[in-house]
Amino acid sequence: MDFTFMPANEGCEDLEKYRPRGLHPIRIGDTLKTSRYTIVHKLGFGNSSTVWLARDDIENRLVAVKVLTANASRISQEIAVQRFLLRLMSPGSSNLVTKILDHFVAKGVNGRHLCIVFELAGPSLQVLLKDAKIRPDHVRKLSRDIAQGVAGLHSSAIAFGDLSTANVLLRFAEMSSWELGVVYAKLGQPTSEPLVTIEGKEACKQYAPSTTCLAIDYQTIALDVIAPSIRFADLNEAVHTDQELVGAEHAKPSAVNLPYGSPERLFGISPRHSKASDVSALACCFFELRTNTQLVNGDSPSIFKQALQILLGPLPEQWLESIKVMEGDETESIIPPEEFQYIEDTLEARIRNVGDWSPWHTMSMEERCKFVISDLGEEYALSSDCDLEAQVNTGPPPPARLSEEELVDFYDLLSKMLRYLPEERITIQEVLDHPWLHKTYTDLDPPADWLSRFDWGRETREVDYDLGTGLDILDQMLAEQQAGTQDAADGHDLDQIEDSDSDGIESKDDVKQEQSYDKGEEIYYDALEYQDTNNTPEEVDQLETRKRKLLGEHQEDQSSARDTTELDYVESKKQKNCHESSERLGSSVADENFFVTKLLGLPINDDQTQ
Ligand SMILES: Nc1ncnc2c1ncn2[C@@H]1O[C@H](COP(=O)(O)OP(=O)(O)OP(=O)(O)O)[C@@H](O)[C@H]1O
Repeated sequence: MDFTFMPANEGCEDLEKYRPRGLHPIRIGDTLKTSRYTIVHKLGFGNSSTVWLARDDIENRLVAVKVLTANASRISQEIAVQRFLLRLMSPGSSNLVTKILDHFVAKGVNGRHLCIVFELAGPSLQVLLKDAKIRPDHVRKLSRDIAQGVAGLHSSAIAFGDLSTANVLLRFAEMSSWELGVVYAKLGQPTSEPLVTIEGKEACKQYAPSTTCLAIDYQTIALDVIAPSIRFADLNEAVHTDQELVGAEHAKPSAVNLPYGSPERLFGISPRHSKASDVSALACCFFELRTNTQLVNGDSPSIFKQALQILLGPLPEQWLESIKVMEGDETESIIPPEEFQYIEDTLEARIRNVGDWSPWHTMSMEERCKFVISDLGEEYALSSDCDLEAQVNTGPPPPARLSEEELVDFYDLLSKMLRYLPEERITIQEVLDHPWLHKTYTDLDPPADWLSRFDWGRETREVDYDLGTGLDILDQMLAEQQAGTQDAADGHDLDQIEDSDSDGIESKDDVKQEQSYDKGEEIYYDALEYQDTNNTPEEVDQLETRKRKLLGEHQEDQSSARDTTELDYVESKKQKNCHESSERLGSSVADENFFVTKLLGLPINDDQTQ
């Protein structure tokens, strides 16, 4: 491509679209529709539009004005689709759609531009979830709201089509009463930068505004301006599920939004959106809302297809032939059946592991800086070319932590929403009836506002990973074990397991013992890792006293073959730093197994004493 402008900041539309039949040049303070709408700020941009926060001087309210490229203006069906949908929808579900309030055409240097005036909403969930965490009870409330909105569409025989966290917007709190000064105080002043043309392209300046305006930076605004109330945006891909198609789908099968693509659409089995494809997209939204991470990742369609198989297992037999025909010789997207035995990152494992901490989360800011400097090399890391702060402040989001009860329900729901075959997926009504959307679970995170920013620079391990807590639980389990009661097992329906003590089949007691052991082991590992990085010397002393007591109580269990005591182990741990701790986790598993085994009074296997 022949470039005209120097590339703009990330928060800015593609400047190359300022050309004949492209974007309409707009600046803050401009007015549209004979001065009715005054441009106040920039809300965002899409592939074929810029979207502006404007003041409607007739209705005396703030609105969003979407100004389409001249090319898109000729073919846009946005207004027709919304009118059609609103006629079909019940009042309850139509309330969730960002309504079109007005439309008009603006003439400019690049052509005639359709301007659509929408009810104003705030940032999309996708933008917010990059660096803000929604409190779990509100995640479930918002998930329920989204599901209710989708159910409203489905009951009117409409499939959303392009459901994603980018198309669910949150609303601003009490926005209508904001005066201009309040708008800027809450959302920040618009920032403009001059447009710079590449040498020899000066004549193209006439098609562009003299300055570019950056969109509102939702990563820096105070979160109390955002309300826990949703609106659906971009229903352009919506389809009528019973008869004729609506909107863009009418002309050609629409593109798949890969991270939210249903299996049948991703593998080309069905070209059209459906109620079932909405349900699978909704599962991806739920996962993202609860964990701040995308469920399906990749950078090409075939990687997405593989990622989906890793989650859901081998493809249905009946799909294989059609996929082979479609992909010809390049069936690289199909994972061979024999490889599934090595795959560990299944949907169940993904959900079970959402609370896993990476070494990055256990590092302080100083440790992260040291790590980045050693990783990038001192010369580059400390030079002006490198944004060290940005490097240190990025990384995987802090993990969500789900109680055992919530994990079980969350997996149950998502596994039913994410079946390969659309007819095997649960309906939106069944989604709405699922316990995950209704129950109250134990919240493992400290109390917080409904929406809070990640604190990237803090040591993010929390109190429940404290070694003392881990040992308390182990202690309690020991007591239960000694009393012959193993009912501490967590949440699984043990009554459904057949009782059988023979033929190598697990009995209920075996399963309970195993669960107890697993839980104790998990807590203990977490606690040991936590102890290395987070406890103060005084806390470590207290923990040691606590452990001495515990060990003393079970002296008779101590094997003479044991050449490392728990106290030695703590001693050795104390001497090592955080980086070593993350590397060491693998190598010291045998030691840790030994202690957990001893503490639980379980038989010691040979491989644990080596
Ligand atoms: N009603 C609204 N209130 C607030 N912000 C909005 C509103 N509508 C759109 N936006 C913002 O503008 C951005 C672009 O809007 P939209 O996705 O509708 O544009 P588009 O050109 O249709 O995009 P694409 O072609 O990529 O789908 C959105 O990501 C959102 O941040």
